[in-house]
Amino acid sequence: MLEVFKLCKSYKGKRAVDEINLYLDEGDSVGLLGPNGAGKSTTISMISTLIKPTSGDIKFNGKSTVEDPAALRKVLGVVPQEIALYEELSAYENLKFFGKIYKVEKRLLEERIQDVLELVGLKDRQKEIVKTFSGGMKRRVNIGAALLHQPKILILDEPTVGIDPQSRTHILEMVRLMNEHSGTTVLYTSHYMEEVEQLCKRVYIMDHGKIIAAGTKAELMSILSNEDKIQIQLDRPSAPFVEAIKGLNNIHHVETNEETIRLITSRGSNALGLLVREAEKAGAELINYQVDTPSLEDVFLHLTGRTLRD
Ligand SMILES: Nc1ncnc2c1ncn2[C@@H]1O[C@H](COP(=O)(O)OP(=O)(O)OP(=O)(O)O)[C@@H](O)[C@H]1O
Repeated sequence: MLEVFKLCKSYKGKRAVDEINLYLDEGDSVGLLGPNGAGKSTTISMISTLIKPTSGDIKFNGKSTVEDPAALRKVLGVVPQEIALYEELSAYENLKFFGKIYKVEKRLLEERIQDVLELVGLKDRQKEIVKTFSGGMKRRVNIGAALLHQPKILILDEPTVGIDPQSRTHILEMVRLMNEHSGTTVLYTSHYMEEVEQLCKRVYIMDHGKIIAAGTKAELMSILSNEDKIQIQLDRPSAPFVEAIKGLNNIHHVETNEETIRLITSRGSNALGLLVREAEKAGAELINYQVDTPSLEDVFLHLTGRTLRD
């Protein structure tokens, strides 16, 4: 349905997006995951036909959208990172305005507005002016605006950043329903791993303008199939212990958070024995040892040496 080939965007000679390839099938739910500045918004702006690529192409049903953006624009709903609403107008009036912008037929508009208000959970509040709404409610009106023309493809750029947990849950559930029940194709960017894990069948992990890994959650997790994620605690803080284990062969990553030390080890490397020995050498005792299943967050850490929020 939508294919991105060797897409690049440079600003003053610096590549914000660097030769990325990705695709969306009809009915897909795809996550674009990466830390701030990875290039997600720039990628989305190019796919949404808002900015032109420096090089590469985006094809919609086999035709270049760089040369001819009209066909894609018709079926696309885009929820940008910044909320763009008229604060002095009510939720209903805002939607009416956006319905006209999106050229929704006049005879359909009233029904669509009510359907969208129902979907975003603001039917009872539709007459209130947006200025009085919480950030999460404004965000829901913003998402509603992108849905009025019943897009086949919905692109959301970090829609849950800085909003209350109730609105966040509502938005995630709404996007899931649109994908699973209405067959809307979804491209969802986030730096919250758990959202992408929850919503998306496939994930692209982006860092420094490049796609560094892609696949289903199971495929991405298999990158760590030979590793264990371990949490330990000592009976006292010990910097020499932490330094010593950082130098060990089978230990790939060590981070400390107050009393807890987290590390990633090669599977089957008898980490427990090693750690007990190193603790003894440092004059400390291991009081807690827990092996966890690695998460997508750990895949990111493994690939980049950083966490998503670094
Ligand atoms: N208009 C612009 N002019 C110059 N540099 C830009 C412009 N837009 C983005 N960049 C740079 O491109 C890089 C990627 O930015 P982008 O906003 O796409 O990242 P992101 O992954 O969406 O991060 P965030 O979640 O913070 O928006 C950053 O280094 C950013 O500073």
